[in-house]
Amino acid sequence: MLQVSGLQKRYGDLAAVKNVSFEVARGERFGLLGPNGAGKTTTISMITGTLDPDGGEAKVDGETVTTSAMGAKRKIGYVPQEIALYDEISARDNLRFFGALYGLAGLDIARASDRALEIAGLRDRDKEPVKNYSGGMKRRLNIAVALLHDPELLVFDEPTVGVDPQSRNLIFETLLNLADEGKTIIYTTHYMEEVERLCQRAAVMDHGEVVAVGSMADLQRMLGQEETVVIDLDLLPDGLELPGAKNVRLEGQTLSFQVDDLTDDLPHILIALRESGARITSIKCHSPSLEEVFLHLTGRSMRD
Ligand SMILES: Nc1ncnc2c1ncn2[C@@H]1O[C@H](COP(=O)(O)OP(=O)(O)OP(=O)(O)O)[C@@H](O)[C@H]1O
Repeated sequence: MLQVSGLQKRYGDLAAVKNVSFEVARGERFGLLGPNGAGKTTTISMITGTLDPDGGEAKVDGETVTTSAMGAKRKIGYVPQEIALYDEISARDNLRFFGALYGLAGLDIARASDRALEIAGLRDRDKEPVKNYSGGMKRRLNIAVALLHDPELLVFDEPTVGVDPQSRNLIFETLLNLADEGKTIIYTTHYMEEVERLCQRAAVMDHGEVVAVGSMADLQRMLGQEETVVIDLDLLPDGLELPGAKNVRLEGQTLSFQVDDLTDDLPHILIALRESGARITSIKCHSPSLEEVFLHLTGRSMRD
């Protein structure tokens, strides 16, 4: 559904996007993950035809996207980071206005609006002025606008920023329902847990580059370790020699590391900790998270 090859964009001296390539299959839920300033919005703008690249290209369903390529743009529904709605008029009038921009009118726009409002869970509040809406409802209406022309590829740029947990869940449900209908979804965020929850594959971006791309399991495998162990201590050890532990980090009273095999390695590590004088208050074990994958790939935490 989407082929991105060698996309590049410069702003003066800054290479905001450097040679970015990835592909997204029809019907896939794909995450574009990276910290603020990584180049996600710039990449998305080139994919959705709001910005022309300096190099490379994006193809949607075989058609090259440019700012003037209407054919490709008709297949894309873009939900921008900023809410783009008219506050004084109702949800339905907003949809009528944006529908007209897509060339929809009369019965077509009524039907398309009904459907979009239903999907966004706003059918019963459609006559109210948007200024009465909560932040989460505005976000959902922003999504409804992008659905009007029934696009095949939906591109979301950080749609949960400033949204309460209930609305966030509703947005996730909406996205999953759209995916069930066969839509292809690109979801941009700097929240790892959202990608883990929503996406089947993801590209991890940092400093304008894709540093990794693959399924959640592929990305986790890049760490090469099976399990992460996090141990809280109330007495810190004198020296830290932990047999079999990798990527050992001590932050405050919390020790974290990875092991290849929990059953083989952990008993030796616990004995070593006891002998070093450490006192353990809690132990947690889990498979690698995307946060750890990002740390491994870039040497820094996503929230730095
Ligand atoms: N119009 C512009 N002019 C100059 N620099 C820009 C412009 N747009 C983006 N940048 C810079 O390009 C880099 C990538 O920005 P971009 O918005 O694509 O990142 P992002 O990953 O989407 O981050 P965020 O989550 O904060 O939106 C940043 O350093 C940003 O300051």
